[in-house]
Amino acid sequence: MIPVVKPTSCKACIVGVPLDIGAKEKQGKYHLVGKVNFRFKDGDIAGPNSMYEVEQLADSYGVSDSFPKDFDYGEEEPDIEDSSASSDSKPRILLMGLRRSGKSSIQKVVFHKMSPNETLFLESTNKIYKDDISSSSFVNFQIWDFPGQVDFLDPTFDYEMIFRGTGALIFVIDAQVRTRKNAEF
Ligand SMILES: Nc1nc2c(ncn2[C@@H]2O[C@H](COP(=O)(O)OP(=O)(O)OP(=O)(O)O)[C@@H](O)[C@H]2O)c(=O)[nH]1
Repeated sequence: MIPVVKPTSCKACIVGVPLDIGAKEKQGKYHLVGKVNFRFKDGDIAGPNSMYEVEQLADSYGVSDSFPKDFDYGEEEPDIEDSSASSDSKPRILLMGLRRSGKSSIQKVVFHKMSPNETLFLESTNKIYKDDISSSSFVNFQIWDFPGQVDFLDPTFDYEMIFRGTGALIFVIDAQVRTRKNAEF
């Protein structure tokens, strides 16, 4: 779990150590992780609280400045470390639909064995939640649970980053909502 913070000193910084990087080989060097270059500050010793500068490659959709502001991809995003090469190349399934239609419930019940009753207490999703599903070498993919209030027509919506590499999109509809007018927005 590597939360992303954005101090003013660099474009984006990642706190924590990308799992696939050895501690010794990286000081002052660039290391390619997914589509992002991580540059370790001189003299910095790798550790759980180390800070690393991140440079976005010219042709990549990197960690910083790529997502709509409303998605709040900031400090608490727990799965942003999914930019590791292995996660990035995993097949991706998108869960989309109106607010309170049941997206997170499906994800929790199907993939995390949550009891359906417990979903009553799920809070509304306010940013894209990325979940690695890798129970075996055959079952190995990512689920992106979207907030219901995403405005797909917003010019800042980075549809290319989101849909590029997507294997499937599940659009969840609440069968009890008879018209869109009655749906909770
Ligand atoms: N009756 C019924 N309620 C459900 C079902 N699935 C989900 N719910 C309830 O619907 C509510 C919203 O579910 P969520 O899974 O949070 O919906 P969501 O689409 O992720 O919502 P947002 O994050 O706001 O977009 C919760 O109180 C769930 O318990 C279902 O199949 N039947």
